[in-house]
Amino acid sequence: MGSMSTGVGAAIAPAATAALKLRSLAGAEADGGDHSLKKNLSCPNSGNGFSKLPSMGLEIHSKPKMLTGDFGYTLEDVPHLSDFIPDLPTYPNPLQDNPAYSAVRQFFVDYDDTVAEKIVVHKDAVRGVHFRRAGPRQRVFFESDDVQACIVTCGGLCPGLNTVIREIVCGLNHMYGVKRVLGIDGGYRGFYSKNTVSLTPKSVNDIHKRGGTVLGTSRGGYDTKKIVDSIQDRGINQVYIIGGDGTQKGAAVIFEEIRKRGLKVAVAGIPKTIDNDIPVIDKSFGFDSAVEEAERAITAAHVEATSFENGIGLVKLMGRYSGFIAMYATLASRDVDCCLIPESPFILEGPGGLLEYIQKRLKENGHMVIVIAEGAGQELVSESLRASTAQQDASGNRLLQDVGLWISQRIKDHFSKQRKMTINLKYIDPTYMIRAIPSNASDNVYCTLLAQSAVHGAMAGYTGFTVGPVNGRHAYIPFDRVNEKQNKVVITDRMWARLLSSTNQPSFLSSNQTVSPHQTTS
Ligand SMILES: Nc1ncnc2c1ncn2[C@@H]1O[C@H](COP(=O)(O)OP(=O)(O)OP(=O)(O)O)[C@@H](O)[C@H]1O
Ligand SMILES: O=P(O)(O)OC[C@H]1O[C@](O)(CO)[C@@H](O)[C@@H]1O
Ligand SMILES: [Mg+2]
Repeated sequence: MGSMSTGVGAAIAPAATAALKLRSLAGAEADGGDHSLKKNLSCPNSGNGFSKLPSMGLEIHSKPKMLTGDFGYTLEDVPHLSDFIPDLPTYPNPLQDNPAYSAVRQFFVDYDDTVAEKIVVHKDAVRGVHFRRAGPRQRVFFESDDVQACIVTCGGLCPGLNTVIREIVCGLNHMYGVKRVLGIDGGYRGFYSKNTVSLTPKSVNDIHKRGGTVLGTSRGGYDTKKIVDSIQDRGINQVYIIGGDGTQKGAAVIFEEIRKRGLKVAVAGIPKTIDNDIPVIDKSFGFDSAVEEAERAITAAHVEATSFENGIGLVKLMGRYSGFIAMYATLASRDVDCCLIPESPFILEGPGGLLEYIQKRLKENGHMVIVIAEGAGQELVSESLRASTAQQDASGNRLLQDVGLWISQRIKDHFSKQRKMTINLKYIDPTYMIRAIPSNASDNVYCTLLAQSAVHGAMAGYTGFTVGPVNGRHAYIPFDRVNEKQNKVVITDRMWARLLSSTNQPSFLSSNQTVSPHQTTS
């Protein structure tokens, strides 16, 4: 296809190309480009990226694949099938003959293209961490007819799950001519306890208009051996795993087991969570849709609160460990007087406490709207109810106390005891409504890009990666990086300051509580 660029390095300036030519461990020829090792790059963990116990010749858990370059450049690369399977054949990418893409000038991603983790940098700063850019490669590691893909959805629901499923099926079929895609029924446990379902562009055609996941989902039931046995027995060679932080941890273990068995199976993770608690990526799919729905609940709370004397509208939103939904819905609405999230401790009683603030606000305004994330104030509830904090769901996530009901009661008790002010409190708990809806327009587009990036990565032989946008550009991120911590609202960040200035709520931090001064700003 004449209009498609085939030259390696065509997208970047020659000087930069010279400095950045990388040879990825054993996977150097992954896209058929010119991958000569330049002396200004070094691979701290040389070899194939996996460490060996020298005396026994045993392999242990694979090390991160790091490459370093000039001026403090680091590439945190993702594994490639050729890292542990020698002499894999490659094939021309079928997209080069696809009329839909023929007009794109630089369609194939240059082997050396990487995405910077930080884009706001001081002029003297080192170049920092980069991830491999997502997208189609010139050469692929699977022949279309040989691909047997599968898709699984795990964890809680999230708007957009069906769109991702649809776009993986259609992406594989329309872009790469892959006809065999299996749906795994009901999450990880479905690999070994249920029949699979065949997915075709026709069978998934309309599913993006529905909430939920057509494949079903579950918590718990994770069994590495049984899952990988099932992958092997069914002849599956591309596994697309859609799920949140727990799911991505499970995906990393599946990848390790597959690598250990030396199977030619690409494992691609697509991060899903309305809580937005997955690090590195800009935002998780479905988050915008969930925030939009949450805002509707806040509007209802505001209408109720303003219609009664001393009306209080209280809305509880999802957010187990991270308060992003509560923060963004509050910022979007502008009707909220107080937003409480897990990251920002608060006190109820006494000077500087929530009850004092409510009283002040009602005196000033005659009404008030409070948004509380489900994970906020959990210590207060457990202490007051003397309830155990040890209960867990099937996946090992902590089961929360109902802070919304608890705080409603505490507010009512306070004002009835005080007898100075009669309040009208309306409690709205939209819980599952914000995640059971279909995705909105922008999430639909986002889901399409995620699905296509995952497909391009797997076809190109990359494995053990999560896909996602980093500063707006889609990248392949090693599982370790998304699994090492949870994304949280940084209360020393500008976004939280914006929220405080919109609600006018106190910080609720007593003078002896401090917050870490360092943090990124947004
Ligand atoms: N550390 C882990 N190792 C292997 N598997 C895990 C791990 N944590 C969770 N899983 C499995 O991943 C699946 C989903 O996990 P979980 O229920 O925590 O949801 P999630 O993916 O975090 O999504 P969300 O929290 O957004 O609903 C479950 O089947 C669970 O057993
Ligand atoms: O009731 P379930 O399905 O376990 O899910 C509840 C949890 O799932 C999430 O929606 C994350 O997917 C959290 O916000 C919430 O705490
Ligand atoms: Mg989770």
